Amino acid sequence: MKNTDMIEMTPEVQTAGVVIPSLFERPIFGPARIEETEGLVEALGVKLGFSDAIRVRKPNASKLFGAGQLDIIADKLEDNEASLLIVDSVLSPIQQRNLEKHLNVKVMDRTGLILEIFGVRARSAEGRLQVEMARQLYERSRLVRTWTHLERQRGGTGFLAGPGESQLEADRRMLDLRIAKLKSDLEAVRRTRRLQRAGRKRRGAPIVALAGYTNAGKSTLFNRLTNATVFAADMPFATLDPTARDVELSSGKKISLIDTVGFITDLPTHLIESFRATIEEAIEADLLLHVRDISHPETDRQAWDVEDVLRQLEKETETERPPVLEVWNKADALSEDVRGVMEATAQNRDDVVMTSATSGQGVDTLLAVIQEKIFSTSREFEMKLEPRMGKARAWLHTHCEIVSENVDESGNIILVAQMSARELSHFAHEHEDINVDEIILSSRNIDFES
Ligand SMILES: Nc1nc2c(ncn2[C@@H]2O[C@H](COP(=O)(O)OP(=O)(O)OP(=O)(O)O)[C@@H](O)[C@H]2O)c(=O)[nH]1
Ligand SMILES: [Mg+2]
Repeated sequence: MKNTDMIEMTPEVQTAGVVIPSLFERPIFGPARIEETEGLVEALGVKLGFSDAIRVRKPNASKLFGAGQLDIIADKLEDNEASLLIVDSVLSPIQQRNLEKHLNVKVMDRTGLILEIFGVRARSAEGRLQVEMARQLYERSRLVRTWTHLERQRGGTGFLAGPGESQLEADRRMLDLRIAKLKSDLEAVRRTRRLQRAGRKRRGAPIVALAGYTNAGKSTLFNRLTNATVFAADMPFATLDPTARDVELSSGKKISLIDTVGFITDLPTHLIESFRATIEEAIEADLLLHVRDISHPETDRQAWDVEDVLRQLEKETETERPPVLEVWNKADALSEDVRGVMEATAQNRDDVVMTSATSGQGVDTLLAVIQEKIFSTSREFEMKLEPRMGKARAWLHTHCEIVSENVDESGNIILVAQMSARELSHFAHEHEDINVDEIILSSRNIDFES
């Protein structure tokens, strides 16, 4: 079946028109949202013909827009010689098809658009696999019984219709097979990532992940902190694949810093599901830097949307997020007055650091706070493991730095492991048959070895 006709089209697409519908009585979208959508279109590599925010009071089930609105859109498409219409909202498969027929152009909704950009951006084998999976899931969710499917039903109509499998069911089955294969391939990717993480942990370098809304400056900050040159650009989804580099703090201790894919409002759930291996880097870190573009007019809404994705991830992976440090980036882009107010707020909070990744302002403070957050919380735990606790012992060896290990006269293992509070609670969570308080003999503050 044809599953990526959006993709096949893209090279021919010259100009796109964009409409941003605000549904019901919601306030019409302002310049910030329009600019974001325009950025997405630019990221797709097509020319922007026009972009309009329009109010849709009563969404039309078959075409979303009313007849008058459709006439206006048709005119604009024609004036701009556009061959693609992007509707920055959710379209049902039927609405999409009807709009395409009515307007005689290719039509894409927000999810389709974001998937498409990810497709263009994916470079690594892993990235491509993740995008492919997201796309198949998207297609699967959009398989509906439409006239095409009825027409293609095998053996005509009536109860003598042959094997009884409609084209729709055949399509579904094919997609399901493909999705199952991709799932297992991606599971392999996740395993590899888990091993890499465990490796990094064994080396003793705590993991600090940069996460946040797309275009907030994560990669720019990453480059500044690591002297790396990962791709950073004024466009959404510049980064798809996570990159890790060691950073030496002023104390000589090392952390492993990870740059990750950015989030966006209404990030398609299929993408979250597919990019799980990548996004998991953030939730599995020892410290999460939530990088925010504090100069953005909708910075608070962006922060909420990031929060949403994190909450969803926590639920799905049954993992609690690590401590979060908010990085209020792009401080240089604020007016002096606002900057003063923000700075005062940041100084009063121990979970906020203000930076400018481009000028370097605040970066030393950030490093100092990272140092404090991470290295003051790791402790050495001396534990007594009974012989039956082999699984717990294996877990500790995989996840923690083991300082020493001995066997006492009764065959119990006396083990000293370095753990953060977070790892300890993770350990307790994974081993509910063990009373962690009982097996801990002693604990003391330590320093990580670099
Ligand atoms: N003025 C200003 N611009 C910045 C700052 N940090 C980053 N930028 C700019 O913001 C844009 C996006 O930066 P990136 O580092 O690519 O952002 P990102 O968060 O990695 O974005 P994605 O990978 O797309 O999620 C680039 O044009 C940067 O030059 C800053 O502190 N001040
Ligand atoms: Mg980036």
